[in-house]
Amino acid sequence: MTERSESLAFWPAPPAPGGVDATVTVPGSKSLTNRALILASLAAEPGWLRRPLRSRDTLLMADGLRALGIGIEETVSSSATVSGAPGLHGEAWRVIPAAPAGPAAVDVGNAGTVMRFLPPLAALAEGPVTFDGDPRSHERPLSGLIGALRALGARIDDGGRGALPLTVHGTGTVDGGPVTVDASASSQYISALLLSGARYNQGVEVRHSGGRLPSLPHIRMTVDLLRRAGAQVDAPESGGEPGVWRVAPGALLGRDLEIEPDLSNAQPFLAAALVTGGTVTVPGWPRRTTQPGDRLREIFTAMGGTCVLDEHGLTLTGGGRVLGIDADLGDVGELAPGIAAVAALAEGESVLRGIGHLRLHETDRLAALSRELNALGGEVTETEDGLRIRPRPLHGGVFHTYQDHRLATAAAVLGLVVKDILVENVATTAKTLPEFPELWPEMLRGPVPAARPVARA
Ligand SMILES: O=C(O)C1=C[C@@H](OP(=O)(O)O)[C@@H](O)[C@H](O)C1
Ligand SMILES: C=C(OP(=O)(O)O)C(=O)O
Repeated sequence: MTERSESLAFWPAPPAPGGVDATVTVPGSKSLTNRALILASLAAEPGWLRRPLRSRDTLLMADGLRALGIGIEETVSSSATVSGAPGLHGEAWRVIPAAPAGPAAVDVGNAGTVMRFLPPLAALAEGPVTFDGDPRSHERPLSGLIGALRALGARIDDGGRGALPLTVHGTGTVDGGPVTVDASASSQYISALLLSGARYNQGVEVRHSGGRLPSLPHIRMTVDLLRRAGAQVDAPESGGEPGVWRVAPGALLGRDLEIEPDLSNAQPFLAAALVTGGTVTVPGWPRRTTQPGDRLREIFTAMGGTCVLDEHGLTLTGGGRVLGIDADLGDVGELAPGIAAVAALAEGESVLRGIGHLRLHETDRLAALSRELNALGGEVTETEDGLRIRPRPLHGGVFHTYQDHRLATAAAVLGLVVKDILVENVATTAKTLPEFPELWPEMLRGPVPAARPVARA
């Protein structure tokens, strides 16, 4: 866990007056936006991202790419273009690729996607590119990726740390070819190498060797977007060798991509329906998607909700009972903090497995969740690869968030039904959902009542 700061503001989590009844429009996916930005930057022609997520993680990615000379323009409509720093407005980003070039300095914040997806692209730049970020970024795993990039021909100076800060000394090209990496600490190593691999001289063949690979849907998302950009990719799920991914060398197409809503960020809103016995609809929920958040339909159904996916989007209705769950969340680790919050409010015990790698996320999520839930009267123990949660009557208090957006949203879910929860630093939700502190009370206000006809005299 990173240092707690008592000086950060405390947000009184609003209690639910009863079953929530709301439609919540969730902004675009972080994982899709940051992959689409990388692929569009490496393309042979300009491309568009429609409804991109604008949050700390994606603005850092856009700024990092701009520092390397890539054009990313904020558009207010498809005909009018506003250049310059992106704000939280506008409907699309137009990406104008350029040969990446240093010298440049990239701030990765605490974004796994930026600290892992950008160095392989920077290896294609001519000139040095330095990477640094929040103190926690120095602790997050990177050594496997650094080793793999070196094996593919990149020169990287990391001062022997195997972590940030580091400098990539690019020469304009990367040999590429076969490489073996232990990606059990983060699936993002594999995604990172594949995303830039088409532009390496020999393409790339990435072989995972090591413990269990987490977050497989995120690797499938990478493969899917690469194929949509015209890359030739062999992957285990399409008949390839298990644990091996190949991207052939070649040009990428500039695409016009509509970014799906972030289904993992939909989680707290759906959880609100579940724990209050209400109903929440998330419009635009895709029928088919590679996002891991789609697993919420199955997980929250097992925990007592009813899910309907139709032309209105995904509607979750709570049944008045919240059930414990025994689940392997290794594929969908980013959902675990929100599931833990619901599990703490359930009727029976839950065991969340396959998520040991969460110790290396924005904070040590297993330690943070058990510590904070226990401080409110819960009974949560860490297992080797997850959490065991025995629901107990919870009481109010401060929920520390350790600069982790998903801890803040998990605390807000608790606050719906546990009085007097104070969420430390709710602004940390800006990592992927800056609108959270406004969207949450808006959800609680429910549907806007239909205007009453004005009585005639
Ligand atoms: O590739 C991605 O977009 C992500 C992959 C996962 O990372 P890990 O495999 O490190 O868990 C996930 O937890 C993260 O939120 C986003
Ligand atoms: C683990 C997460 O993020 P990152 O992309 O920084 O790894 C997350 O969003 O839950």
